[in-house]
Amino acid sequence: MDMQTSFLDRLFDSGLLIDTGVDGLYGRSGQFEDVISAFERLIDTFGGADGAEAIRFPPGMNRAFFETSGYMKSFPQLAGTVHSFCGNELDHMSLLKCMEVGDDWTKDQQATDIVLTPAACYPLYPTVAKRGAIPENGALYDLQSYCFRHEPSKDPARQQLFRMREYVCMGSEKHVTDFRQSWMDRGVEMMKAVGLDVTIDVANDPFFGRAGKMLANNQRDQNLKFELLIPITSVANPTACMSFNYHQDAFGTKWGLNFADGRVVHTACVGFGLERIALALFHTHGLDTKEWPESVRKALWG
Ligand SMILES: Nc1ncnc2c1ncn2[C@@H]1O[C@H](COP(=O)(O)OP(=O)(O)OP(=O)(O)O)[C@@H](O)[C@H]1O
Ligand SMILES: [Zn+2]
Repeated sequence: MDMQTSFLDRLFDSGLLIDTGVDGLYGRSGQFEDVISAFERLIDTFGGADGAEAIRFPPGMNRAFFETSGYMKSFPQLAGTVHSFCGNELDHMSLLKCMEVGDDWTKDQQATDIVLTPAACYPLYPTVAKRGAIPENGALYDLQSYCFRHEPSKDPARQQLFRMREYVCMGSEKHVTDFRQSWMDRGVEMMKAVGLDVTIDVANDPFFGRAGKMLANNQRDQNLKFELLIPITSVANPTACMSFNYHQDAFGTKWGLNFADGRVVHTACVGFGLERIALALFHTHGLDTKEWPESVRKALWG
């Protein structure tokens, strides 16, 4: 049995994660959720004084905005769309017949106006663009959402529905790159406070296909994405638990995010993978929070 499977089994056995029969789709126990809540409060203590505007979107977003985002160009393999039955009574009868005989009943489902959110910040850009100009001294947002990615796996750190806490910064190049650097420093400090071993490294997104390879190389060469890595299922291949992304003016241009005089804003976002951080804590300190080192418990629960 490989390392990933055995950690997942231990999580199931302890009840921290609850098997649903689908890889990457799990229930969470009260104890697991307590860790996520405590870690989010720790995030608040580090970021709270920055004056970010808190916004919570549900885990589905406007399909039109999703289309504009270009997600299907870069990550078609990860997207999840919401489809529904939109037929009449006759269609309903053939649907039930289809299910009864074990045929594919999903092929007549119609696309709705909703797509599952792939990253917490996706619904934000069109929302902010609609409000008008960005102030000269920038804008800062605090987001959290369940996100969907179609990447079924036995690795408990790679789920299909997981939560991302994000800060998103808009403003001048200097403003948003300073923001990103300050969160890289804070990320290291926070993880140290909860007894986790971290490294930071340059990274790239899993862009689809042969053309995607070029996008990935470009992202890497320009240092547009960094990740904070913590060993969960492997010491040799630690898991990305935070990411620090600088989009240059790409999102500003795409969404029409401008200063009052028309200059396009730059954007950056910092994401915490909340399940991965909880899993790193359980992996490092054991499956029972009562047994965790006193300093770690103090950092999380005071
Ligand atoms: N499938 C997943 N399950 C759990 N957490 C995830 C998953 N994908 C991403 N995350 C978390 O969300 C954060 C922000 O997402 P981001 O798009 O930067 O991830 P990513 O670079 O695609 O991750 P990976 O390279 O591991 O697939 C990641 O740093 C990670 O902590
Ligand atoms: Zn983001």
